[in-house]
Amino acid sequence: MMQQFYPTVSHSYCFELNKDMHFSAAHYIPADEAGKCAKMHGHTYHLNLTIAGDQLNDTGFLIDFKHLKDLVHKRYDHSVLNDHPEFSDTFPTTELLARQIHTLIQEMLDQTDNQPECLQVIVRETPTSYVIYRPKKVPS
Ligand SMILES: Nc1nc2c(c(=O)[nH]1)N=C([C@H](O)[C@H](O)COP(=O)(O)OP(=O)(O)OP(=O)(O)O)CN2
Ligand SMILES: [Zn+2]
Repeated sequence: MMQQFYPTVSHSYCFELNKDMHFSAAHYIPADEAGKCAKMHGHTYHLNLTIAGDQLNDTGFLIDFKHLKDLVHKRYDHSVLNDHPEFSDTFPTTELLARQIHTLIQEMLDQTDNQPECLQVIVRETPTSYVIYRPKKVPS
């Protein structure tokens, strides 16, 4: 279960938040390599997000847990991932979905005053398959 698996990401922030969630979606990977996954099928995707920062907002949150779930759910729950514009030129693989969820979350975090950072996104597609996405540090 995702709830029992938390790979750590090293950082020097004071606060770290983790949010688990899941959503249901269908997808297909129209590539010869994908075999049976070329046909439309569904998953209950399990996610774990790691968000960190040094500053809290006025409420004392890095970010409201609910905002994180709402953002992902409103976009992907009970949808066909291939239908989303971000997958119009690519296939909704677990890897690309993890990276896309990172983009979605970080864009929201960038609009907050306290500026937390999404350090890690884990997407579990099946009981035996998951991907970890960690953004590269941009040298300052
Ligand atoms: N690197 C990736 N490989 C595969 C992806 C992917 O997103 N990234 N996706 C698929 C399929 O979508 C499939 O739904 C998941 O595949 P798999 O883990 O092989 O599912 P099984 O239940 O058949 O696996 P078991 O080993 O029998 O548990 C395929 N590959
Ligand atoms: Zn699949």
